[in-house]
Amino acid sequence: MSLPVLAVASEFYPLIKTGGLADVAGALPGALRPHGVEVTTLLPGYPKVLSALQGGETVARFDALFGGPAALIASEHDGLDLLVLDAPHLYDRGGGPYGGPDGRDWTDNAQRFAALGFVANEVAHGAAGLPLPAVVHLHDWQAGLAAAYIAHDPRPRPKIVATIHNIAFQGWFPASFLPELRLPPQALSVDGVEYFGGIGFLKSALYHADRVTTVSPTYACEILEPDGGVGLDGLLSGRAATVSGILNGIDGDVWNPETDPRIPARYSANDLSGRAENRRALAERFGLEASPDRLTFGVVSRLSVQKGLDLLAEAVPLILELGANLALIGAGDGWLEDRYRGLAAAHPGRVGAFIGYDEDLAHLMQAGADAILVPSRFEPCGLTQLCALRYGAVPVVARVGGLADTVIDANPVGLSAGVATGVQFSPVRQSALDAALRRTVALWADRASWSRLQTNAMASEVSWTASAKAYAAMFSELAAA
Ligand SMILES: Nc1ncnc2c1ncn2[C@@H]1O[C@H](COP(=O)(O)OP(=O)(O)O[C@H]2O[C@H](CO)[C@@H](O)[C@H](O)[C@H]2O)[C@@H](O)[C@H]1O
Repeated sequence: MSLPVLAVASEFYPLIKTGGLADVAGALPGALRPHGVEVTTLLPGYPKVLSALQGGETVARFDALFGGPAALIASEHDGLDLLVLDAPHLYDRGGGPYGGPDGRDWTDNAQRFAALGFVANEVAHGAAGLPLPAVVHLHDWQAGLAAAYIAHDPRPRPKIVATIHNIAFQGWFPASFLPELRLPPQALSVDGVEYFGGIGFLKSALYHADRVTTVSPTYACEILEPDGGVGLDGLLSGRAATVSGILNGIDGDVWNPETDPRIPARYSANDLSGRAENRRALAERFGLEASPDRLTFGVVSRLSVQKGLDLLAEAVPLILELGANLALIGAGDGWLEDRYRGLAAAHPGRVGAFIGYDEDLAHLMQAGADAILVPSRFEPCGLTQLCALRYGAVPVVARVGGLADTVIDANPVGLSAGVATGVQFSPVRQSALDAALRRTVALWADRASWSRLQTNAMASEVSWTASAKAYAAMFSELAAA
C-alpha cells in the first residue's frame, strides 16, 4: 500500500537550486518510492520552474492569494509528481528565489512563502484532488508557515515533519503581518508562530511539527545547544525526544566516476589511473602547475562565512609554503568572491578560482583534485564531502555536523585500523585548519597510505539507501499513530 506524502520546498533540483536544499528535495522523492512512499512536491512557480515544466494541468485556482490570483499546476519531472504554484504577483520576476538581482531579499518574502504554506494546507485537505497526504513534509523556513495553517484549521489534520537544512535561516517577519497572512490572533503566541516579538516561519514549523528532523545526527545534537540553535535551541531542547538526524545522500547515477560523462577520464576504486588525466585537465582549466608532486586542494562551495572560506583564504600562504596548489569553484558573498579573485591573480600557477556556479566544473574538481577542503564553521550535513568520498578526492573537513558523521579521520588509530577516509580538524580555528593542511600534505608524501585513504573513501556509503529507509519508517510510524 502506498503512503501519500506532500513535500513543500522552495527549491527542487534540477528545476531551481541555490544550495543543497534543492538536491535533497529533488532526490528524496525518488529514493522513497521503493519504500511505498509517494511524494508530491509543492513548489513556487518561479519563471525557471514554469518554463521547465513539460505539460501540466491546472487543478485548483485561488482568486485572491495574498495580492493576486493564482493557479495550482499538477505536473511531473523525471517521473516525480509536482504541484507548482503559479502566482505571477509573487514569483514572476527576475533575480533569485529569495532576492533581486541586487542581492537584497524581496520585501514581500513573508507573503511569497506564506502563500506556499497556505496552499500546502489547502492541498493537504484535498484542494488539488489528490489522495489526502498522511504526512506533510516541510523543508526549511520557506515551508514553515504551512504548519500554522494546518494547526489552526479545524479540519482533520495530517501529520507534520519539519526538516531543517540550515537553522541559521529562520524567516522572521513583523507581527503586524499576521492578519494579512490570514492567521488568527491567537497564533501570535509563544505556543504558536510568535518568535522574538514577530512571526517566525521556521519557529512555526518546529513548534507545530510532530517530528523535527535535520540532516545529520551530530547537527541534531548541535542545534539543541545555544551555539548551534541560533535562538531555537530552547524550543528544540524542550522537545528533544522528537528531534533526530537523518543523513543526506547523493545520487549515485549523477555522481559516479565509473560512468560520469562530464569528466575526461573515468575510473574506479580498483583502478584510479584515470585520475591522472582528470588532474591534468583540472590544472589546465585553472591555470595551475600540473606537477605530480604538488598536491592540489579543491573547493566547491557557496562562498559564505558558514563555510569557513575566510579562514581558508588566510591559509593560502601556508598552502603555497607546503608546495601545494589551490583550485576553487564558488559564488556567494561579494567580499569572499573578491578575496579569491585577488588570491588567484596574486599567485598564478598555484591558486586558481572560478567565481560562479558550474556543475560540469564541480565534477572535474571532484575527479581531479587530490583533496577537497570543507572547513565549515557549521555544516548540517554537507554534500560536497560525500561527492569527494565517492570520487576518491580525500575530504579535509571541520569536525562539525554532518562532516563529523561522514568522514573517518586519518588519526593514528584510524590509520592503523585501516578505516580512515579523510582528515578532520577541530576546533574550527586558523591554527587547527593550518595543522590539518600540514597533516594532509604529510599523508600525501606517503603515496601508498594515501591510496588506501582514497580507496577507503570510495567504499564509503554515501547513497540515499539507508536514509530513505529511515524517512520511510518515520512517515509510516506517524501515519499509523
Ligand atoms: N559554485 C558552485 N558550482 C557548482 N556546484 C556548487 C557550487 N557551490 C556549491 N555547489 C554544490 O551545491 C551543493 C551544495 O550543498 P551543500 O550541502 O554542500 O551546502 P548548502 O550549504 O547549500 O546546503 C544546506 O543544505 C544541505 C542539504 O540538506 C546540507 O547538506 C548543508 O549542510 C546545508 O548547509 C553541493 O553539491 C556543492 O558541490
